Amino acid sequence: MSAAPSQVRYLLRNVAPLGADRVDMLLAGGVIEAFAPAGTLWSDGDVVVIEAAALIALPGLVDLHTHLREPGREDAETIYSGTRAAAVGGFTAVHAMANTTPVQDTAGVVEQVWRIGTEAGWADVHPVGAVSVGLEGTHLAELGAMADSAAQVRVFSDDGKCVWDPILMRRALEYVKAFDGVIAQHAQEPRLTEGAQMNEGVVSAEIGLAGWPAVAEEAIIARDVLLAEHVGSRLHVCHLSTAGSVDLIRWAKARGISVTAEVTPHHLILTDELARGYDPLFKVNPPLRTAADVEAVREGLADGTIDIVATDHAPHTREDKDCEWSAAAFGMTGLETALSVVQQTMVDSGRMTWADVARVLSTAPAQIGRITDGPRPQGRPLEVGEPANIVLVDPAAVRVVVPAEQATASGNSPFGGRELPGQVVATFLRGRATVLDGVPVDPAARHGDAR
Ligand SMILES: NC(=O)N[C@@H](CC(=O)O)C(=O)O
Ligand SMILES: [Zn+2]
Ligand SMILES: [Zn+2]
Repeated sequence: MSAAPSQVRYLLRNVAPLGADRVDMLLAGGVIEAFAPAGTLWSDGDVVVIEAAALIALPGLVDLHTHLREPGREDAETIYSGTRAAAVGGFTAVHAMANTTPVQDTAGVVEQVWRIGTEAGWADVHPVGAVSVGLEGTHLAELGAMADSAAQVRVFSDDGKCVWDPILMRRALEYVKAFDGVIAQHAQEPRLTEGAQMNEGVVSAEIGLAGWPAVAEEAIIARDVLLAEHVGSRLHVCHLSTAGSVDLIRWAKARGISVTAEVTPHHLILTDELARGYDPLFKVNPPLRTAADVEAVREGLADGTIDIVATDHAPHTREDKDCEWSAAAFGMTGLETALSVVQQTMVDSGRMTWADVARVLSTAPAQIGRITDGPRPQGRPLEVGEPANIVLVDPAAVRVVVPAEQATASGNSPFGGRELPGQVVATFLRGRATVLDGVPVDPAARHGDAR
């Protein structure tokens, strides 16, 4: 990496860290340089002052589950466009899923993704390594080489596919213990979901689409928490979506099993009723479930059973989405709406505080990905001397989502036309603004005044 360019300094005046008491905060030299009671820090001329009396400061958000599509599907998203969308959503780090072409199953491919992400400069990119060669579920990929590579991979997943073979899953769990890695499982029993198009239930029966039973997710989670207990290793459950899955995680944690779980923003707010219009924007894996499941995942997130919110940002081209339901790809975008959905479902409803939001969208995902220490720490507390990875949110703002105006290269947001609360006003990556006044700031313009 090149030497740090001389950076603009920012004075955030009257800002509320984690929604608590207001302070003045000075960002300089890539870190939080000073913290003082509101109204006591004054600019000395060469500081950009941000009047933040209406804003909340959170640690830069960390996504444990992003699909950036590069290499291979740059027509849907690139590392550049995907991380720009991340910055707009308030993220300063993303974990890039392994289901690219070629698959991220070697040190060479993960290093390439890591390097392109670093050069793009919008957010730290931490490649996820594949568990199996080619995501084929038969041979273990070179996990150790990916861990030892420049990308220092700690999260491994065949996401998009389930690591179904219990022997392979066991070996993977055993292998990653050596470097404190974690296996992130896409829990989907393949035989129980053959040809499945949506959640199995009343709606699937009424509209005649093949259903996907909750037990297909729960059976794998049950097996894997027991395997994790047996092996004494870390398991992470991707995009948990059913009430039964929440119960299983609650049980496993009470038993002392080292398991963490994520829920996506869309599973916190959308239900399978949306499939009635046969609009493939609502086709996703795992499928949107029932209102009772939505209530259960909200409760699980509020009580800490579910550790984090992860976007599962899954961009797809128009050709792959603008077709008949059964032919369409699974997946929806999410980086630019995640924080708003969490605000609406969890904060505005009184179930969580902004400090809780910082935990589920920054601190905890950074801890699971083991990126709180090392060369580019993330998910750190907002304290003097810590890296200035910060997002400023205006919680009183209301916006209508317009997919065509988003920073992602794909238009498959399920929230188009919907009004959502909250707006990311600014994002700082180690003291450099990647978003200002809600607008992305091209990192290529980093020398001199970014505006
Ligand atoms: N979530 C999805 O519906 N799709 C993801 C794969 C995945 O997360 O399982 C994708 O890569 O498109
Ligand atoms: Zn998945
Ligand atoms: Zn995914």
